[in-house]
Amino acid sequence: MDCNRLNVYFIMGTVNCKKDPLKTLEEALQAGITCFQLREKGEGALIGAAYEEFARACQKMCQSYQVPFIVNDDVELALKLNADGIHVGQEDLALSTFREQAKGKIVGVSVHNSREMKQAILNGADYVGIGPIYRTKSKTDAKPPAGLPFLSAMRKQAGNFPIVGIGGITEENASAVRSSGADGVSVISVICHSKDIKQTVENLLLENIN
Ligand SMILES: Nc1nc(C(F)(F)F)ncc1COP(=O)(O)OP(=O)(O)O
Ligand SMILES: [Mg+2]
Repeated sequence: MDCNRLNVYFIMGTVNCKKDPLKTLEEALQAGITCFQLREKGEGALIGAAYEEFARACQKMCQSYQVPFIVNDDVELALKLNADGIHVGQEDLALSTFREQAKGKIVGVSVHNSREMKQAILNGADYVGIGPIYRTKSKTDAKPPAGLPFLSAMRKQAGNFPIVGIGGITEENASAVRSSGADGVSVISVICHSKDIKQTVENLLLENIN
């Protein structure tokens, strides 16, 4: 996977948005997010036909901006929609169980220590999500913040394997996450709650990537 794709990796579900989620996604795509993950979970999340319809609408929008459409957790839906990728955590379906069916798709894995990262790479992950770097409000069952030194240590072990930082990342701390070894930053609230999504994404983007 081209690690530049991880530059600004927007993650969103309907429960994260104050305004119309599709309008939020459109504005984020227009502003230049480089990857999108549909993470529809939590109190009030869409289910069934409404969930699939929303997922298809997000996928269509990403396609029109040539931005990868990644589905969180739901391998079955990702395969059904022929999504560009799937993201799984340690409690989700193990990558080894679906890597065959997901040939050609981007697969990301959340990791919290070097053993998990090693295993993800061995299992054929295309990138790993490392965090939460800072305290996050977007994930009720998040682990305690791991911090930048942890991220740097994981970068040392990973060589140039694609790594995206996640958890409490804002316009203010994004560059510190990058300089600690992340190829990109993954965000939810900073975009979902932004009054000026265009400006927010621009502030997050690492410009002049080769
Ligand atoms: N969804 C995620 N996306 C990333 C990404 F790398 F894409 F930034 N990293 C980490 C997570 C967290 O994944 P997980 O631990 O399964 O929890 P949840 O399913 O609640 O998100
Ligand atoms: Mg998960």
